[in-house]
Amino acid sequence: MSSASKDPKGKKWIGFRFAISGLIEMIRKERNLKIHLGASVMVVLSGVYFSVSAMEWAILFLTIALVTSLEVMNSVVERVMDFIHPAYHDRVKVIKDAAAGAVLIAAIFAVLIAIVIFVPKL
Ligand SMILES: Nc1ncnc2c1ncn2[C@@H]1O[C@H](COP(=O)(O)OP(=O)(O)OP(=O)(O)O)[C@@H](O)[C@H]1O
Repeated sequence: MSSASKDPKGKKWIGFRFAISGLIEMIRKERNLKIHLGASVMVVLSGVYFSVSAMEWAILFLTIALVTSLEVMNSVVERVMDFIHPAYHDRVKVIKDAAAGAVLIAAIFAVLIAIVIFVPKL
């Protein structure tokens, strides 16, 4: 029996630590992710200030998770492409632009959700 199967809980915690260290690396190096996290903090503070309902919190948390995780994946796509093809290439452009487009879609709808939730409370 391997040490991993003897200690499945310990293995899970090691995986969790890798995930956290990946996130810390992304937060340190990716300016756009810092901007999204800053906006997320503002949204949470606004939610507290305006005493949003449980359903509104659920929608806001889902939106924050969607935008920030898509931003992380966008950065991953950029790094993978830079690693496998550092030189300029039209296909790299299409791939990177599409990944950025996914973030843009989520960010546009995040703004719409913020308007729907917060504007009536002003
Ligand atoms: N190797 C490449 N070949 C073709 N186009 C590229 C290449 N590298 C970057 N680009 C173009 O530059 C844009 C920005 O890519 P870059 O990897 O520099 O990301 P960035 O500066 O972190 O920007 P952001 O995170 O805001 O998308 C891409 O969306 C793409 O249009």
